[in-house]
Amino acid sequence: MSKVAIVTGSAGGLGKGIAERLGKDGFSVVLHDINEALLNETVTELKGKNYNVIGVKGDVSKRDDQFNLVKEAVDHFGRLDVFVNNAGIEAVSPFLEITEEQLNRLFHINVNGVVFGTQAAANQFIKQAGKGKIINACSIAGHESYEMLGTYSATKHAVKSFTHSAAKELAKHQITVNAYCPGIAKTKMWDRIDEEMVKYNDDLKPGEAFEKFSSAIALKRYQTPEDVANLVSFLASEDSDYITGQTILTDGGLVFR
Ligand SMILES: NC(=O)c1ccc[n+]([C@@H]2O[C@H](COP(=O)([O-])OP(=O)(O)OC[C@H]3O[C@@H](n4cnc5c(N)ncnc54)[C@H](O)[C@@H]3O)[C@@H](O)[C@H]2O)c1
Ligand SMILES: CC(=O)[C@H](C)O
Repeated sequence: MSKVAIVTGSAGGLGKGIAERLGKDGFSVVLHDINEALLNETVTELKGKNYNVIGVKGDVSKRDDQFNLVKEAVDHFGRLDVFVNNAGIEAVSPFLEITEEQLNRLFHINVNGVVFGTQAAANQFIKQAGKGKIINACSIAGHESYEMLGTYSATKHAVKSFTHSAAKELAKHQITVNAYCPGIAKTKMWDRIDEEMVKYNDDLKPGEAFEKFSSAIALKRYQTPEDVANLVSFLASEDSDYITGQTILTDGGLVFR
């Protein structure tokens, strides 16, 4: 029986790249997203490449949706081995303009989502007599706090903290909890960040915020979903069995820790 992985927010962007890579690694993969139309498209595309995948629609910020996601995975594939808490959203604004709505929205999805996903996956791993891997989307913004990305950076620092505490508590069940921390990847998320940054700075033209951030990368190229998936593939494999509670940077040399 092949191993089973869930990847949240995998209809597009980094999640889609991770789902495809885990499919290539031999996992049966449950794709999950709030965007049902895009999710169906991606599931059809990956099935067309002969990967063993299904799609489940849901919202990571809703605890019931996360438990339902794990149930659907187990009903369909019989077990669960890896849960990737990938879904996340961004917000761009000066610190003095951060609103209650922005704080609630970002924390609900980026932080509550990771907590609920971890709880749902860990409960299933424990039912299966332990062992399992939880892999969270952190960011360079979980190591540095960026101007205009204050709320987003705070949520990623919280992801780092929950990665540490969950790793400590779940180790007794042989469950590992780690996080990948990407740098600057050209997904829809960065298209939106770039667009918003232009609105707040008359000197910036479209594309320039992305270029400005990318120009500081030591390896001199922006990140692809495949770069991120390489790390997640390792964290999902037995080669990472002795690693837990780590938030690992994959950023081409941008933040040095
Ligand atoms: N793109 C980057 O440069 C970058 C850098 C560091 C970290 N990250 C992190 O990587 C993850 C993926 O980022 P991305 O660039 O692929 O983003 P993206 O916006 O391109 O894709 C995110 C996916 O998540 C889905 N999603 C959003 N809210 C959801 C919800 N409530 N429930 C379920 N699905 C939901 C979206 O529909 C979308 O398909 C995020 O957690 C992000 O913070 C991205
Ligand atoms: C979007 C993200 O996490 C970094 C700032 O690129």
